[in-house]
Amino acid sequence: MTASAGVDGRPVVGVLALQGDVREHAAALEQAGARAVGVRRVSELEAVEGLVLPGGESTTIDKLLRLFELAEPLRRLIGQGLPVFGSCAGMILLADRIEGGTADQRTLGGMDVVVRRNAFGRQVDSFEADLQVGGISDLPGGRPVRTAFIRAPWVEHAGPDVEVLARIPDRWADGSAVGPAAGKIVAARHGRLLATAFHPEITGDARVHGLFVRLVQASRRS
Ligand SMILES: NC(=O)CC[C@H](N)C(=O)O
Repeated sequence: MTASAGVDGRPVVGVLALQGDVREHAAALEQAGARAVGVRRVSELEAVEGLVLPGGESTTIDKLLRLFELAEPLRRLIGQGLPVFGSCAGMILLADRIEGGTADQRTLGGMDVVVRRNAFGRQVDSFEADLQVGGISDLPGGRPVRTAFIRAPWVEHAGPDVEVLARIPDRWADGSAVGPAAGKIVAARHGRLLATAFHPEITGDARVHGLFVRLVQASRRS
């Protein structure tokens, strides 16, 4: 199988299947018009046109990537322009630098961002919110995206080539003040890398996956 093996024209998008909610991502990708395949080996990685890094525990995924000898090939493919979408722990893996990581934790890197792990803290460690997401909610007829945050990171700092797609608002929908998370970046794109601090795969809205599938299709042509 080659990288252009989309027999029916659909882009072939892999979901890293080492840990996390692989099935939900695969379903959202299919809904968004891609052919989704699980990726556990280098041969499978080399056959995809784009890759999703699901949420889970970034320290565990980091260890498994090294154990399965996928870390180096994946770093190389990211360097060569493979489109990758990282959600939550996946966002941590795409960050060039992290805060709050364990001593031996490594990332794949590629996005010029500093990401803080477990940033929302104990009080609000899991919550859902409707967010304005660039490239989605600003389209004609676009609505906010229902997002789920689970012990999520945020982007502490983004470099000049990073496009900010979503921030936490100043107030929640009920009017209460957000506090220290207000204004923090929770979705961003840097070239062909897309990252969200939230999980878009569990709220039944495939538009973030749609944004990624369009990125994969655009990379095919260039
Ligand atoms: N839902 C998630 O992916 C949580 C991420 C997790 N807190 C980590 O640091 O990896």
